[in-house]
Amino acid sequence: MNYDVILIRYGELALKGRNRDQFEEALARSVKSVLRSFFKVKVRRNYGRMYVELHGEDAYEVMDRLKRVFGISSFSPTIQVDADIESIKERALELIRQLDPEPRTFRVVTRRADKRYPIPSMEVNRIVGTHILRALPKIKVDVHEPETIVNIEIRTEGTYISCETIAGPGGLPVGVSGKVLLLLSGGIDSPVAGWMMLKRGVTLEAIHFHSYPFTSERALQKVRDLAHKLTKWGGTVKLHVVPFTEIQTQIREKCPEDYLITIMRRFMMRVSERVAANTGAKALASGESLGQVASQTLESMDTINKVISIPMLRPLVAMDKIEITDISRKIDTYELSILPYEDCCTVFTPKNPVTRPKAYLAARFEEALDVEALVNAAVEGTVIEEITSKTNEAVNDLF
Ligand SMILES: Nc1ncnc2c1ncn2[C@@H]1O[C@H](COP(=O)(O)OP(=O)(O)OP(=O)(O)O)[C@@H](O)[C@H]1O
Repeated sequence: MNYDVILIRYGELALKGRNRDQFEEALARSVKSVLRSFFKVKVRRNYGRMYVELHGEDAYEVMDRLKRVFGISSFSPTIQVDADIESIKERALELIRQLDPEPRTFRVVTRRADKRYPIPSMEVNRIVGTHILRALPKIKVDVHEPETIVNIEIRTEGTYISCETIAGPGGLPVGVSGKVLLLLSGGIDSPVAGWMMLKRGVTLEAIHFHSYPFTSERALQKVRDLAHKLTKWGGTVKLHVVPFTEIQTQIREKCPEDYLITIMRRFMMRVSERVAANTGAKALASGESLGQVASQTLESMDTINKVISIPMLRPLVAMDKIEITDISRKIDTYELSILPYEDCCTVFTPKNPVTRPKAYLAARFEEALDVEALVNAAVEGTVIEEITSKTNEAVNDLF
């Protein structure tokens, strides 16, 4: 079938006024961005609908990309037809005929946004329905749970017919919720946390603490590759790479072993808060979930958080490893995450890390360090890399 347009629905009904404008603009930006390698397509907005005019581009390739645009609730490959009832009838039949597998039941739903159209919606339903029933002897009408709905939209700008509705990823368009700085390690969890934040409409930047030569260039490349996976859902991701060796070395030399992880994390927070302020991020996000490892108890989170005032979002906090792994497979980060390269945490594992670290003790141990100078040096040495999506690479059909 040669489709003419992809009709995009985003129905967040609660959106009104300025919010709605912002939502639509951000959505249009995301749609244009994922489709930028399709030179012929045009994106058009009209009263709560968005259309991608295909002008000969392949509908299925375009739809594959749309599956990654947050804010889209569903979309339909659609044909544009002449508004007269004869052509509506014929083209609707043609469309339902080519569905594979052949539907056993259907119903016609007409929306007549153009009230000047002479035939009422119910009448259009009846005429088209009868035509399909006559032409396809095995099909039946089911108004409650049809296998296929033939959608006919009669609008001033054109008449559209579609038979398939494909679910989009939902969520909010990237960019409507402000900016968040994600602490991105090479593990399974933090890329999933980043994806969940993107789904809530944030613009994502990432920060990674790199301890060269304790951690290798390959470990850093893995983090870049993970950030790159996220760009498929969120456009460009800026990656802030923080030199962390000096901080780790000093902590190891001057602080008690059971508090190494706690103090290291407090430094990550301090540096992240400063980088967030520089880059305009209103919150940090991490891949922590409650009770997974020693550093992820409530007491530990509290002691770590005490050194910052910026909110720390933990989208995975109530999820278990199976749920998290499941998402990481779907978003295609799992295989990368399990590559066995060392992370700054893995080269820094004390035998008995404290599970319920006390903030006052951590603060006392840190007196042995020049915290301010170490943080300043790390922030100043931070290198920003722009990770952008490559437009022509194939995307898997993940959902
Ligand atoms: N080197 C790092 N750079 C940036 N963020 C980090 C780094 N190491 C840890 N983090 C952040 O701290 C969180 C908790 O780290 P921990 O090592 O306990 O990870 P985890 O539960 O294995 O998570 P992940 O799978 O994301 O590594 C991570 O999810 C990540 O957000």
